[in-house]
Amino acid sequence: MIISKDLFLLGDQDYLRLPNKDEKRPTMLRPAVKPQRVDSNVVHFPCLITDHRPLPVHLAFRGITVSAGNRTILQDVDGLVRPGQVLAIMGPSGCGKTTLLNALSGRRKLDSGQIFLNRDPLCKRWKRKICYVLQQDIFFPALTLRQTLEYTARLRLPDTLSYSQKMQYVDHIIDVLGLVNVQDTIIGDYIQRGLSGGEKKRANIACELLTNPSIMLLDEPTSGLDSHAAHSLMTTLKRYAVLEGKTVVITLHQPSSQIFHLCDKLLLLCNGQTAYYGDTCKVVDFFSSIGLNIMLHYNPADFILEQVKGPPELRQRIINAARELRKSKEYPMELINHECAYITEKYIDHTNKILPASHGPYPSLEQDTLNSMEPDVRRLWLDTHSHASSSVSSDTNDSDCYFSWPTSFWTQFKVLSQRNFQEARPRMLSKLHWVQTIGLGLLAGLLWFQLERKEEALHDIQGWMFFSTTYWMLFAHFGALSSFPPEREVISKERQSGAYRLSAYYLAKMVGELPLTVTLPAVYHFISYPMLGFHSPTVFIKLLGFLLLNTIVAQSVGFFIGACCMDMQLSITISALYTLATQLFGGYLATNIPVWLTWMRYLSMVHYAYQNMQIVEFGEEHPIKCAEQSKFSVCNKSENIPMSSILEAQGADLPLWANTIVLLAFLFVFRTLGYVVLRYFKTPK
Ligand SMILES: Nc1ncnc2c1ncn2[C@@H]1O[C@H](COP(=O)(O)OP(=O)(O)OP(=O)(O)O)[C@@H](O)[C@H]1O
Repeated sequence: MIISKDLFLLGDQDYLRLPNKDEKRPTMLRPAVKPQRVDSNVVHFPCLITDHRPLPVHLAFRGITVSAGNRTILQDVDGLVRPGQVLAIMGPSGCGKTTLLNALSGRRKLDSGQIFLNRDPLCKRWKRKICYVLQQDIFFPALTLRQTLEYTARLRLPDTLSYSQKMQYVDHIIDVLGLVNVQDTIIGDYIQRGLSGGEKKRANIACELLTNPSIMLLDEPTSGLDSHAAHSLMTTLKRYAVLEGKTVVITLHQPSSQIFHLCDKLLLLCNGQTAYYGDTCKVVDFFSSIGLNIMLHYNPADFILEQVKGPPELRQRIINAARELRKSKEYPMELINHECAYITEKYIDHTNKILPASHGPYPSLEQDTLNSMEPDVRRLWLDTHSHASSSVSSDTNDSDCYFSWPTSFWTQFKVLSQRNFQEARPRMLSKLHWVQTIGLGLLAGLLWFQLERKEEALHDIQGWMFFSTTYWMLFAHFGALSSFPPEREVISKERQSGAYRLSAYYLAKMVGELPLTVTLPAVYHFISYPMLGFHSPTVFIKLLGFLLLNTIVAQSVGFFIGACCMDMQLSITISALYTLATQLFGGYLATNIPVWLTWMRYLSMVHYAYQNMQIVEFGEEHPIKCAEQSKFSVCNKSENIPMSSILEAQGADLPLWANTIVLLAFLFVFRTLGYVVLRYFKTPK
């Protein structure tokens, strides 16, 4: 893969070369790749790509029609872009540019129309090879740019590459995109400032460039950039397309004339219909042919946009003329002839090698012919041939396409666990949370300080237990609930690009956050329980175990509700209802529950943890002494209140092991349900 640094930084005459795969990287702590002058005016990406060089891709789409409800957003839109070309999609705001990109990337269902990549209809395998740079820059705000790129490289570059090769690649991308000075800056968000808008945009492109895609779809990559940066970026993309044989589709809002002329092909949209499709350099002639002449020195991009924003009659005239243009000889055959598989017609790659025409939609070639092909062309042929579907429809049925993940389950799990830990740590173990936990631990300890083990203090001991279980239940539950929505967008983006398995992500989330989930309740327990009256290390450990188990169960329920509800308000309402009911039926606030409502107790997770804590605390070793006027009948014949009598008074009947099994079942069921919801009901759109 070849790319020049000055593609991104105009005027910079320094060229870079990455060391070969075999060259050792001196240290992994800092980018070790220092710019070196080389004879060539190009920069080589690590040779890692040579074995996995992606195929050049022809993208053709015909008769694309998309609607939302009763409204037609796109109507009969055609286009073709070859390797090495940049297709610009332009049009007024709301004309359907983003919708078209979504359709081309397979994220938006078509009402009708066909999309072909080489000879294949768009399918899951292709969808995941398409790099789509979204209009919004979606990242984890707390991670630095470098961390973000490193995790992306580790997840999306194949396992056949070593860690150091992947890091070399990251170094180089950072360097090429001129992001060296900000690589340790956090991405940031509206609360915590980090990268600037332009830097975020470049970071977004860098993440996608890492995978060396064949086809890039970019939604308004120049928006928010100053004119120099916008031009620099477009020059980069153009040269990247030409040198690497990449297929680039880009939406532009109001480009300068310089940027406009960097695009080979133009698709102009007007109210979701094609107002022009063809060579960019011929658009002015097209408008002249229908009597719309551009003024001297006027930016053609501004001119054509003004025309398609004109009165309805004018717009219709342009659309009609664009329809007529489809009948001209110059209109690509691939977009006219349904049977024409353009790859068999002729293929011109970026090195201008021509593959001879063949007959029929999927002809087989002689071995000699295959051998005589350029390696790129042969691979393209073999690849598309082997995957040719028996149908030429662009039905996006995924089952007929094979897709393999870039990395193994284990790699994904490992990297995602680390990322999850790193991303969640500042959120879950913030200074505020430490202060809150230590403060609350001390407060609880002081309130229930050195309670004597007698009946008069029984209610207070139970109060500490119930307060501890419910507080950490609420903390973990609402923490999990609020961690999902900000994360959902990033995960959705990554899942759509086929970066990793959902199962790896889900398991990593559970495992990566586990140490963070249990840290604060453990600290609280270490502070408050000894203040309450430490009488046995075994009891101390067992109580801690049930407190933590209860916290993890509550987190699972939070994950599940967070996964089900896109609407934060709704998930808070459901959670508030559930957690309050859980407390009411926990066994402390209400002991005389009406018979017809007793079943509710079995849905309360706090109930089980609270019961188990009592079983442990009031066991045989350190009994509770009866009061002089005891409410327990057993005190008539005994000095101490047995644990069974304390539990009986609350109507609790399950032994320790049964309570534990129910808690574990809660954990398993809600975690599994959370996965099922994400897997089958909340697939990224
Ligand atoms: N899911 C949807 N439901 C209803 N309307 C939609 C939906 N998606 C898009 N639209 C509408 O379709 C039209 C085209 O939207 P799109 O985002 O593609 O426009 P655009 O050309 O990219 O606009 P901009 O340049 O402002 O980003 C808009 O009017 C939008 O409101």
